[in-house]
Amino acid sequence: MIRFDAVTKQFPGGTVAVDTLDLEIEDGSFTVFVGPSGGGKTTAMRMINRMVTPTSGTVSVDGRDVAATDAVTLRLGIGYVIQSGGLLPHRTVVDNVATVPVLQGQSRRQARSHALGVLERVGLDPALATRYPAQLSGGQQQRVGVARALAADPPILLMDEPFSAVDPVVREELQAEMRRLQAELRKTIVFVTHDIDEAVKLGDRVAVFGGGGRLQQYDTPETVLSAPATDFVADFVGRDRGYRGLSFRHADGVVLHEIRTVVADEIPALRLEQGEWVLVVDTERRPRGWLDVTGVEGVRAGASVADSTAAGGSLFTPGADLRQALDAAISSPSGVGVAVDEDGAVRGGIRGSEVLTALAEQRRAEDRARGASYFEKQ
Ligand SMILES: Nc1ncnc2c1ncn2[C@@H]1O[C@H](COP(=O)(O)OP(=O)(O)OP(=O)(O)O)[C@@H](O)[C@H]1O
Repeated sequence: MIRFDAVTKQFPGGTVAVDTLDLEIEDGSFTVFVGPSGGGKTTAMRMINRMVTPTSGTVSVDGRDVAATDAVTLRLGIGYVIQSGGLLPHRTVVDNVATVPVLQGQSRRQARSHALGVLERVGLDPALATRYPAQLSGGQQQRVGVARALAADPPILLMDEPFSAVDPVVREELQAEMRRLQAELRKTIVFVTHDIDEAVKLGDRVAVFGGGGRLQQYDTPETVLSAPATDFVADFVGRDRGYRGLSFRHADGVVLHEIRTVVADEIPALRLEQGEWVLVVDTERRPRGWLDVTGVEGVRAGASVADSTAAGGSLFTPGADLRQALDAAISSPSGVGVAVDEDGAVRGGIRGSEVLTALAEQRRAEDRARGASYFEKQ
């Protein structure tokens, strides 16, 4: 366990970066420090590996005060990933990853062969191992940064805004990879970000830091979104928090309706009313786009199916949550969200209003459960 006991950090010059922080981070948890710039997240995190020493209070790892632990020994047990990847530019990818195991006494050969395994684990093609960091994309560099931090198999991983310099698509891939890795490795991860979306996506627990280095709330992502502890947190999680909160709700109660589908060959003979939509599917019933009366006329006049259909909205995949269900409905040109099975074939359609009904039912059930426990206490 990582523990902060009344930890304060005041920098020379007077800035209080962290103010009387009390926090317990469970082994194997994924904890995200989130908050606006200057809120003290990085300073708090760097006190775990002694890159910053507290002005007062104690930071301990597994019951041992880090101030009393040799800094080099401490850091060998704590992986550290930073925004730019922090790779050594004049070393190949594999040698970057092998750095710490070599420092720990492994032979170079042993460390390299182990490094290749770790690269694969973080989703990197081993063919990239002999390249230099500058020959990789930003996303690939970040994966190498993660591989390097994991190479010595440290129980703790600190990650300081590791994905903030890559584009949104790559960022989502890296986030998904991180979740997958964590499910496999169960490290104690402390992750700093200023992005609340990233925080609630990744964290088991979220610590929201406010101005002046004061911890505002430390809770599960669901609770931070549904019950912000302070006005500051409510403001920080923003106006979309209700929508984001839908991602923590299962979509079991959402009804699937039959959707009228056609294959390309059937289009010229279609008769549609104004405002009516049909879903074009391929021979395996995978959605290709929505078609209305204008699209049918287009096909009859010789336009391709691709040019005549409106791109479908986001798809609702098996096991997805209420946020995806609602997004599928509201991003669909027809207003009906498309649910698909594991193979991508159409299962049915989702109406936005019924997603809200499912939400209301879940809430009623929660209220009933709360009411019951309230009466039991009387
Ligand atoms: N070495 C330092 N010397 C003086 N002041 C510092 C130092 N490091 C950080 N600070 C100040 O401490 C405060 C907290 O900084 P910190 O980097 O921990 O915040 P943060 O929440 O991580 O923000 P960011 O996301 O911008 O890094 C800021 O006001 C910053 O200017």
